[in-house]
Amino acid sequence: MNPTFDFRGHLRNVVPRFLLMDFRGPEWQLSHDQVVGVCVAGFFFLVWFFWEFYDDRRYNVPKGSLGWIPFFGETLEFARNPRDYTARRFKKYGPVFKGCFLGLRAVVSMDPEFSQLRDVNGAECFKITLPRNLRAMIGDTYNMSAEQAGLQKVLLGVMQPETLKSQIKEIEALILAGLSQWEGKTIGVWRSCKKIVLSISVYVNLGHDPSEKKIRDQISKLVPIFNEALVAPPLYLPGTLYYRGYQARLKMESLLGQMVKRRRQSWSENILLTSKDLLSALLRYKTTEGKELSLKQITDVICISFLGGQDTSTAALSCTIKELSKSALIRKAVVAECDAIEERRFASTSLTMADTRNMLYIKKLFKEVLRKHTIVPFTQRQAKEDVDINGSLIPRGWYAIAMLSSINMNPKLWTNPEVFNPSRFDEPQQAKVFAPFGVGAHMCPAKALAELISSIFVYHLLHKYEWKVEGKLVDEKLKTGALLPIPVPKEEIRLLVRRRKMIAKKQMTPPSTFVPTHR
Ligand code: HEM
Repeated sequence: MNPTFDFRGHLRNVVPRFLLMDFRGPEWQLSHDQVVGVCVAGFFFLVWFFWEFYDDRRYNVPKGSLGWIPFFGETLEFARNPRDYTARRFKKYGPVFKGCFLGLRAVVSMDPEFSQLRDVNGAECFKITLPRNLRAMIGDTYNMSAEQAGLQKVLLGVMQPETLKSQIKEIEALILAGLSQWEGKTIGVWRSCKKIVLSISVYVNLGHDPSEKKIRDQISKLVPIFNEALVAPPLYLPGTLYYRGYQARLKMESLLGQMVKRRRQSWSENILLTSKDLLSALLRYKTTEGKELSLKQITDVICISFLGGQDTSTAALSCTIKELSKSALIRKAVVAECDAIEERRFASTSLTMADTRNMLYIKKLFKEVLRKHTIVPFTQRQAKEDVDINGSLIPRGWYAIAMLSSINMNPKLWTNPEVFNPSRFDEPQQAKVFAPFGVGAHMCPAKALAELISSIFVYHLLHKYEWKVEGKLVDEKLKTGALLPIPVPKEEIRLLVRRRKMIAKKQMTPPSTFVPTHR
């Protein structure tokens, strides 16, 4: 090779022309030595790449396959149907195995103990890694910052049963208002449930001060646009879903800015201190350095709350309606419980927390929906260092994926897992086996709220209304987002809803154990 060859100068010349696809001129013609040099460098690069990519051979990681195609690995097979994928791998390798998805190497587990140990004992060795496009949308205040634990306490405080006690009346009113829109009409289940869930999320996050109604209405319109963008390809070009979502986030920030200013200027200290909504709680929050949160940080947390609560709760309600539509026996048991509670309440005032505590069968129904449909099918964490979980090594940088959907359908843990049977929850479940809201540091802060929404919704739907399914009861597909995939019906399930003809009220208690037969 010519020792005086100016390699940098050559690059400066050829790179811009390469980008313009201009391959004319003698500089593109490589000498024999140069061709050999490029081939040798390419060979060493490939050896290094495969060595790095398949470096698990150097460690004692669980058995499995990273796929033959570097980067893609087993992505297609996993994305097509995560449950089938894990079932096949389970047969071959057991409950813990390795895989590779879009270049991310992971240890996948269907063992309930694994996810418990990962999130409880090893929590500080793992982090939640969000893709860059998602971080641009929801920011990194919640998941990335040192404030995560403090902010999670704020969310927990807003959504804990004690706080919800004083909000149950409004939550019930919002559900009743939503359901009254269904009366005498054919409705699309997903869309109609989503409206109800959105109204409750807006109330829980932003409160119900009448003077802020206009701003809240504007934010309500932006939330669905923002949420859709989170599952869209990250193309920041005018007209794309991602672009519209990002613009919605910016508008939301400016509207929240108006609310923050109003509250700080015109709300008395007492109102700000006693308000139960998330925005007020964030305004009261002091960071570890004793500072107030900035508007961007407040928007980040409100956005993550909207994101966490929308599709999850909608999917739970939609799957509940589907299961109730399938089984007359389960419907009858729920109606019996509603009628019995209603009789005791004399249908006078709003529901109380004590009333919801008596909704024992409805609670089991909710749990069974969360088991059979696993609203959040899997959760991921990235190892900050080499971590050993029960003898399975997760090397630094690898992901640990807990397949909640496979745990929930494991015949060794559940009798007849394919059968929808709320009475299986007559016996208390071990938290280790059944954890639909996760465990440990990143457990869902809205468990109590999600349960409350479901209980009140099912109670009023079955006590006041009857319905007929128009068309088919379609199955769900996973709406894969950048964060959590959610089961969404393949097409809208349509219901014709009418007021229930009040039959003579009978004191009936639901049967304690039965295996329903589907109609
Ligand atoms: C049926 C309804 C719901 C289910 C099944 C559910 C499930 C979950 C699960 C499994 C996680 C943990 C994810 C992980 O470990 O990576 C989670 C996290 C979260 N959920 Fe929920 N959720 C529901 C409703 C809600 C609602 C209504 C809200 C808010 C209003 C909410 C807000 C959040 C937030 C903010 C997180 C992140 C917690 C953290 O990373 O510290 N969820 N949820």
